[in-house]
Amino acid sequence: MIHCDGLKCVQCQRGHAGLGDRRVEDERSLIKTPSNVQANNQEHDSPTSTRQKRSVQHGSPCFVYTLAFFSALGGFLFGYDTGVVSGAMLLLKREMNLSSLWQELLVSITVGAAAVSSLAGGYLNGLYGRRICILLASFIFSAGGIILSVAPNKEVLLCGRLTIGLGLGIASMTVPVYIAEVSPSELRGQLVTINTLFITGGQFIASVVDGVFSYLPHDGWRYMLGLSVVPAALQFLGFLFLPESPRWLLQKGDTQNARLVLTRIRGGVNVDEEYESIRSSIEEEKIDAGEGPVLWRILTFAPARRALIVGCGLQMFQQLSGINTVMYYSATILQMSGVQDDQMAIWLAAATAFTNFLFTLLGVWLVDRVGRRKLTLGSLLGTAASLMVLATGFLLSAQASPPVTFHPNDPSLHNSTCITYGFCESCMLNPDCGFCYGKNGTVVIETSCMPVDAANTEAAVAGRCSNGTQESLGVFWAYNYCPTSYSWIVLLGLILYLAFFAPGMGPMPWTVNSEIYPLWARSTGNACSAGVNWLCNVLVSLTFLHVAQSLTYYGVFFLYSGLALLGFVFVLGCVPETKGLRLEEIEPLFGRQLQMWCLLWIHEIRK
Ligand SMILES: O[C@H]1[C@H](O)[C@@H](O)[C@H](O)[C@@H](O)[C@H]1O
Repeated sequence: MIHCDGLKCVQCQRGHAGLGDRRVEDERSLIKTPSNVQANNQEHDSPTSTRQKRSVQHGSPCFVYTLAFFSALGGFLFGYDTGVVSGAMLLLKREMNLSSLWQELLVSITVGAAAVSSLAGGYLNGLYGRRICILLASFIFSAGGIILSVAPNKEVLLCGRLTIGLGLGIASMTVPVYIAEVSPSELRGQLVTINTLFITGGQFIASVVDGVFSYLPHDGWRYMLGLSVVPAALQFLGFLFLPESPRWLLQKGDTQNARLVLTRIRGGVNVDEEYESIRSSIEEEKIDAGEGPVLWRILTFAPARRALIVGCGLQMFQQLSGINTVMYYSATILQMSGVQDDQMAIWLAAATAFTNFLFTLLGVWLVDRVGRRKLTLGSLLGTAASLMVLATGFLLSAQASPPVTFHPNDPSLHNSTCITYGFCESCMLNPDCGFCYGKNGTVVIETSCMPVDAANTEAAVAGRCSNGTQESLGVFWAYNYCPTSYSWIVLLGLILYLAFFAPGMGPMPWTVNSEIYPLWARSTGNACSAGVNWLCNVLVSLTFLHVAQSLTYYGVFFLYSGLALLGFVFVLGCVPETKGLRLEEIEPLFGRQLQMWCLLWIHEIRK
C-alpha cells in the first residue's frame, strides 16, 4: 500500500530505489569521458556509485510529482491557448466579420507577445523567484481568458490575445526551470518532459473543445477561448500553497528556508549532501560569474556562452523543422488525402494532436532511459526522413495535379488572377483562389480555378461552387488542396513526422535548456532560448504560405527536411548528455569546445 503523509511516501521510496539502481547499471554515457568532469566527480566518489547512492537517498517523493503537475498546468495552457485559436477563428471570422489581416493579427499577437514576455520573464525570475513568476503567469492567463470570453468586439479580443501571450512567455520559460530545480536528478528528465506532454495534451484538448463548440456557431468561440480560465485558476490556487525553488532561495541567501523546502520535497530524507553540493556550487559560481548585466556575463564566460548557443540552437531547430506548420496545416493535409467534409477535418485534426500527445508520452518514458542526446539525434533523423516522405507526397501530387479545363464566362471574373492558372497546383497555392470540379467515378472533370469568397473560404464567389461542395449535385470545392491519388503518401509522412518529432525534438529543447545553465545564468539563459523559440515560431508560421507560394508545398517540406538534418549535425557536435547528473555537475560539461561531443561520439562507436 502507498502511504503518503504529506511529507513522505514510503512505498514509492522503496520501489524507486530499485528502479534507479537498474537504470544506473544501464548507463553508458559520454559525460564520463572528459577528464575535467571526471576529476570533478572523483573528488567525491565514482560517478556511478554517486548516482547509485543518490537514487537510493532521494527516493521518489509524491510531493515532487504534485509540484510537477501544478507547474505543468502552465504547459497545458501553452498548448491550449496556441491550439484553440484555429477553431475559434473559423467562427469568429464570420461572427465579427474579420478580414484576413485581423485574423493573422489575432493569431500572431499571442506568439509575438510571448516572445517579448519570455525575455522579461528572465529578469522577473531572477528577481522575484520561480513561484511568484508562475503565480503571475497564471493570474495573467486567467485575466486573458476572462477578457476573451466576454469580448464585445475585435479590439478587445486583440487585448485578450495579447494578455494571454504575456502569460505564455513567462510560463514557458519558468515552468521547466522550476521543475528541473525541484526534481531529483534521476527523475529530472522525465518530470521536465511532462511539461511538454502537457503542452501537447493542451493542444489535443483544445482541438476537442474546438470540435465540440463548433456546433454553436454564435457563441462557441467564447467557450473555446474562455475555458482556459479553469486550469489557470487551478494553477494559481495550487501555487499559493507550493514552495519556492530551494536553489533560488539558496542563491538569495535564504539558507534556512532552502533547507526546509529541500527536505520537504525530498520526502523528509537526509538532504545534507544535496544541500551542500548546491551551496558550494553557488559559492564557486560567485567567483565565475563576474560583474555586469547577466547577459553580458553569459556572453563573456565561455562555458555559459556555449550553453546559451546549445540552448538557443536547439529551440531554433525545433521550430525550423516545421512542427507548427505541420500541426496548423494538418487539416489541409488530411483534406488532401480525401477527407472533404469540414467537420470531419476538424475531428481528424484532433486525431493529429492526439498522435503528437501520444508520442510525447513515449518521450517521457525514454528520456531518462536512453538520455537526451540519443533521443534528440534519433528524433531529428526520423523527422528529416519523414519530412522527405511528406515532401515526396506533395511532389507526386503536384505532378499529377489536374489541369484547368473549364473557363467560366462570367464578366465579373475577368480581372481575377485565379482564372489565369492552368493547373490546380498553382491555383491552390494562391490563398485568394480555390479549385472547383466535378467527378465521373474517380476521375476529376470540368475543373475551374475560381476566386474564393473572402468571408467564407468554403465556397467560391460565383459559379457552380458558390455554395461550396454539394456532393448530391456532383460539385466539389477544394480550398488549399488538390484532389489527388497520392495523398496517402502525404498522410503517411504526417504520421511518421509526429511519431519521430514528438518524443525527441518536441520536448528535448525545453528539457535540455532547463538543465544546462549555471544557476546565476539559468533565468536569463532560459529566457533567451524561449524567446528564440517563440520568434522562430512566428517566423515559420508567418512565412509558410509565402514560401510555399514561391517554392511550392514540396519545396517547403524539402527545405524543412534539410534544416532538420542541419539540426542533427548541430546536436551531434554540440549537445552533451546530461542524464543522471545533478544540475551542479552539468556546467563543467561546457568547459570545452562544443564540437568535442561529435569527436567523443565517433570515439565511442569506434570502441
Ligand atoms: O515543444 C512544443 C511542442 O512540440 C508543441 O507541439 C509545439 O507546438 C511547440 O511549438 C513546441 O515548443
